[in-house]
Amino acid sequence: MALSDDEGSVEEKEPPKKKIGPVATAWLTFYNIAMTAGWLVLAIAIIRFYAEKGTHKGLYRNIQKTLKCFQTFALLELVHCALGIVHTSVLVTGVQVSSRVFMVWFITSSIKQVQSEDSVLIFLVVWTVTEITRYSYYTFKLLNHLPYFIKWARYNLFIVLYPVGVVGELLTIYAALPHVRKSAMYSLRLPNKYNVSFDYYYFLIIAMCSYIPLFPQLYFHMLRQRRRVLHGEVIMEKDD
Ligand SMILES: CCCCCCCCCCCCC/C=C/C(=O)SCCNC(=O)CCNC(=O)[C@H](O)C(C)(C)COP(=O)(O)OP(=O)(O)OC[C@H]1O[C@@H](n2cnc3c(N)ncnc32)[C@H](O)[C@@H]1OP(=O)(O)O
Repeated sequence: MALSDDEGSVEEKEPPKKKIGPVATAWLTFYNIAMTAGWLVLAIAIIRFYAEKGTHKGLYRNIQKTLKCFQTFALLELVHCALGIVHTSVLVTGVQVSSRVFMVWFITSSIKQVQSEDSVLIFLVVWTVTEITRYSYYTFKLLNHLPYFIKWARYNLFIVLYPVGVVGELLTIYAALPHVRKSAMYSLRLPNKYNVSFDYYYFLIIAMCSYIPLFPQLYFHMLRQRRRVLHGEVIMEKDD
């Protein structure tokens, strides 16, 4: 499966972008400020927990309400793309956001035995750094006061953080597998009145395998955005 913005031919002139109205700008500014604040609250909670307890065991339980809240709100980004108030692909955003929401609700919050894994700490820290940078970038850009170091961080940190985050996520799903198999959670076995069977264990294996084709596309998308924003290359991308 190829995510559809994946064209990447370099042209001389960027086509003019549709300007968004004042209501959309006000909403996006509010949204990005709220999301920056939410992820900052998470960062502070992680640092405080670690400073007080000296371990990450119990951290997830402590922060999960805030994490669920702000990561779930990110589904609004799909609405933003669909309405055309942000110039980005619904498909690329959809894969990114839904995989995160899935990690939070259907893996880490559902399977308590994995919550103390080191891999959970890895993706939590990586997501937090990424999102503080990303939402503050959008906020300052909308306010027309974008400090260069935030722009630099937005389009450089992902080079390392994206693969590290993915490793954290994959290790967490892997650690969840034996618990899912044992409990048969979210699975539907035959016979049942719907005559349908679903095995969450195999679903998770397929989800892990789907990172192989999907992640490189997200990563190369970000590398193209980096070339466009930091080096001024104009990259024509096919619309969804
Ligand atoms: C259902 C089960 C599924 C399971 C299986 C799934 C498999 C999935 C495989 C992949 C898994 C990925 C997992 C993710 C892990 C991590 O996140 S690890 C942590 C590191 N992560 C990152 O660094 C994330 C990088 N990715 C992103 O930033 C985005 O998610 C993105 C969608 C890829 C970004 O793309 P895009 O929005 O196109 O780039 P930008 O350059 O930021 O923005 C483009 C233009 O749009 C404007 N814009 C976007 N959002 C906003 C906003 N909220 N407010 C205002 N404006 C916005 C932005 O300013 C740009 O505008 P222009 O420059 O004017 O074009």
